Amino acid sequence: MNASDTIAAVATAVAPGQGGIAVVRVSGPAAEATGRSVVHCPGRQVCGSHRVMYGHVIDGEGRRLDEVLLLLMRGPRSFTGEDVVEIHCHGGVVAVQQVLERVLAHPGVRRALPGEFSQRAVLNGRLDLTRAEAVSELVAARSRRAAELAMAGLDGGIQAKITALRERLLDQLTELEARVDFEEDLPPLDGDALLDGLQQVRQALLTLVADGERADALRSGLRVALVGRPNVGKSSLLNRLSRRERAIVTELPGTTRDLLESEIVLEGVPITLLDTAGIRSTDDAVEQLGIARSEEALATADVVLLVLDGHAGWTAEDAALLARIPEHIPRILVANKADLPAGALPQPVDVQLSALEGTGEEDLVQALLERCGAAGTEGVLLALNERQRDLAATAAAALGRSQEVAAQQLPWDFWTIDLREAIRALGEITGEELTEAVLDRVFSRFCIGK
Ligand SMILES: Nc1nc2c(c(=O)[nH]1)N(C=O)[C@@H](CNc1ccc(C(=O)N[C@@H](CCC(=O)O)C(=O)O)cc1)CN2
Ligand SMILES: Nc1nc2c(ncn2[C@@H]2O[C@H](COP(=O)(O)OP(=O)(O)OP(=O)(O)O)[C@@H](O)[C@H]2O)c(=O)[nH]1
Ligand SMILES: [K+]
Ligand SMILES: [Mg+2]
Repeated sequence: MNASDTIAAVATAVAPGQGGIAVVRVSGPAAEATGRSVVHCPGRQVCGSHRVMYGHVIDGEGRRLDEVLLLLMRGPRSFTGEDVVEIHCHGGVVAVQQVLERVLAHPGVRRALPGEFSQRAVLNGRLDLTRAEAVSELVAARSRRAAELAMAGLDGGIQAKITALRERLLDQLTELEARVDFEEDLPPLDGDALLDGLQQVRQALLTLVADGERADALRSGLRVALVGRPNVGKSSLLNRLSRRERAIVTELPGTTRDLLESEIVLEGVPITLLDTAGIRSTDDAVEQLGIARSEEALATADVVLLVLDGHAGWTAEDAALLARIPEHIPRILVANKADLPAGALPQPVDVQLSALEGTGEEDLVQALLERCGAAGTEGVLLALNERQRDLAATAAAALGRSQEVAAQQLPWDFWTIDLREAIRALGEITGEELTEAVLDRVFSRFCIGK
């Protein structure tokens, strides 16, 4: 990748379809010249930064391809920090591609790689890494909560927190290094205060990691499988939670034969509900295939709702199904048909409800949000992503090691090794320590044009 290249891409939605307007974005040294040569503006040829010009994109023979607006933003006052032009054209798929082709035909201009605009913004100091990642997360957000978390990152919350912790460590490193170099000339170091400080930073990092893990459910959503014996009311419950008649419900056991998905949002958390075939032994070949899928869903879901018939009570088949849920998967025992007289429930259940009448639904939603770690996350606004969490955990581990070194009364310079490692890891979160590998890891996941 060469920073002296000028890059171009369609910045608006690229999936097949039409939008009213589409934007072709160009960034780099040749951006302004490209904009001026591709777009012919009548009369007002002189135009300043952050101003809009009206004109036409013409092809090689001078034919008009589109009527557009041209926006010029001169570096460093632009998103990338370089000269940027945007051509705002009509949104038809063909028109946009023709405009992009005209732009790419200009000398020195090539197609942008995924995330390359944002990468340049980072390299030019316009954005730190956590903000760039937040932009990408905002674009990908599938729910209001996920978008909220991304905005908190975009506003610089993660950067500010990590930078503050890193600076505390840098201060301590300075103190320690001064002792290593000029032991005799300085007052003795307060080892306890230093250790205290390390412990506080370590604790703050561990909290950030845990909060980020909880927030992942909000960001990426959850797969929740409804599993149970035939006729306990799995499909009825799916329909109730989905607020529509998504699945067929009949009084015949074995009605659901295939896996059925329904996307819902519970308190801002995106959830994929999976309705499954009732599990029982059967000679029906089609039903057997459906049951095999149920068992796969049971083993791969993020949360299992084991549905039972509260009227019939707890049965040996329910116990067998409960035993089949892999240990690491959170489960919720739901006794359905609470509108009918209750049968015997020797095994305590988490929620009693009636899919028919809707009673108890709120309890189920709360239990679900709790099991997936999404309950009580309203205040968790600093949600580190996986990359950031790995690095925060690396830093916390390094601080843990320096605490051990202190406990063994080893000399100061032993502490500094781990302290430096922690500082490096935190710097990698915000991009203060940038390497090619970090850039690749972060930006390869962006979409084109971002
Ligand atoms: N048309 C368009 N809309 C967009 C973007 C864009 O690049 N183009 N953005 C891209 O993600 C976002 C907005 N981000 C931007 C960030 C900085 C500047 C910019 O030119 N900043 C200058 C001027 C600020 C000012 O005049 O006060 C600067 O910071 O110096 C522009 C867009 C969302 N909407
Ligand atoms: N009284 C009562 N009946 C219910 C309730 N929920 C479901 N039913 C009835 O139970 C029967 C089976 O419901 P389904 O939703 O098809 O059950 P299922 O678990 O999906 O059944 P299979 O797909 O065959 O495994 C239907 O007649 C429903 O109307 C409930 O809360 N109360
Ligand atoms: K049924
Ligand atoms: Mg069903």
